[in-house]
Amino acid sequence: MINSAQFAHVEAVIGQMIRFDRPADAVLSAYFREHNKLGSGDRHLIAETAFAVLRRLESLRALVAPQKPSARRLALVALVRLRGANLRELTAITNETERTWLGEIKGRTLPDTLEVAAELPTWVIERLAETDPQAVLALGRGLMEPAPLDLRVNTLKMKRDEALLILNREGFIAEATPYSPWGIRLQGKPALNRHRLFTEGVVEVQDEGSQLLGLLTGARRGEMVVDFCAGAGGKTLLLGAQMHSSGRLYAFDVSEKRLANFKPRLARSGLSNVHPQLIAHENDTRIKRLAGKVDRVLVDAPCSGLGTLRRNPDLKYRQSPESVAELNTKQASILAAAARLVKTGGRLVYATCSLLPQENESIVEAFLAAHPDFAIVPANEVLAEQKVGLDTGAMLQLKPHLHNTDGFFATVLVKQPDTN
Ligand SMILES: C[S@@+](CC[C@H](N)C(=O)[O-])C[C@H]1O[C@@H](n2cnc3c(N)ncnc32)[C@H](O)[C@@H]1O
Repeated sequence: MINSAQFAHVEAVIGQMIRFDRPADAVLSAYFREHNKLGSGDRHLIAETAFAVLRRLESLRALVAPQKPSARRLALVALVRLRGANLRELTAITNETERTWLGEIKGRTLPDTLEVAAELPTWVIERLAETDPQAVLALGRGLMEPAPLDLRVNTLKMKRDEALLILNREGFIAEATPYSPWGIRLQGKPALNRHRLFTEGVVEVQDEGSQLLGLLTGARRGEMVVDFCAGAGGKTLLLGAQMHSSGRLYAFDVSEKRLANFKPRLARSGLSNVHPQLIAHENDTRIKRLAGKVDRVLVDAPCSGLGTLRRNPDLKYRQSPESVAELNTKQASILAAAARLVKTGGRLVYATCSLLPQENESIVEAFLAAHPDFAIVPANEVLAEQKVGLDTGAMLQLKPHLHNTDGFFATVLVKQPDTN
């Protein structure tokens, strides 16, 4: 099941993760860099166990209570309750007192609360759009499922059908994604970073939901387009391909590190129309010269990331009502700054990977109240025009349990002619 050396690693990693002062995946990569002799089997076991603890932390804390939820106790209870370990298998890593305690925990009933059943903290449940407990539960369960591995085909280099054929011929189990015309869903989590389709820029790893945000932006050949919060450029690459590498595509971000991570991806993609630009903040004077000139602006805003809990279960503990309130101020300010760039008739897309109306509809509603020259273009109509059979209403709302994508929100806005 698990030996004492492996358990010591699990305990150490969980101990660092539950401080919630760094992203869990950053904790894990740093730990593996420090312990570079660990084999792939050990790494897999450590990662799986630590992430299982984060995913089921509400239940595990409830089981451990009234004792303090130390890393050791959480790891032991996870082995017993989540991985079905029997006490004999844990002899080498526990003392007798712990085994007696675990024996009692094994049969303990979980408290009947929505927090435990949905594995979501109270503050998140209180802020979701879902108010019916069954709906919260369905969402919470969806967020506990593993995320599929989705790819986007760079159609400047290859058609999706051809990429599918290559992957399936080589033994991958790959199928077209249901909504995105460029998406491929792979079964399992095969490592692809040395595969020629990846190294030659034919495919990029990208959740299908992210790809749909590109569809809503709808960039075209020859246009002037801005990806305002480009980060490591996942969506920039998609927009560049939509533009057939023509026109001008600006990729702004305030993070030098993220833009640096974009560089190799950009090189692989073969795009020649992209201009990455580090900005100090959303009102940076370098942006001003683009005011009123841009055809399409995508604002993939910094957000709580709660829509990505399948991949980042720690976010529900790293975010808080206070951090979300701070993000709201930023989101509103970025959207207002981005709007200044849009030309009359141009499109502004506001998107997040959050599930909270406070970061989504509320931001758009406040923006519209202050900017009567912008109007909503219904997202369902934009998608229907592009033959995507997905109707979540005028604002796009993707949910893991309904769409098998990360949770995403997006609104398409158009700048109307000045009537003054
Ligand atoms: C959701 S992420 C973007 C992900 C990216 N679009 C992608 O597809 O990979 C949000 C990004 O906004 C950036 N950001 C934060 N504040 C910003 C600001 N004031 N102006 C522009 N970008 C900002 C962050 O550095 C982060 O990279």
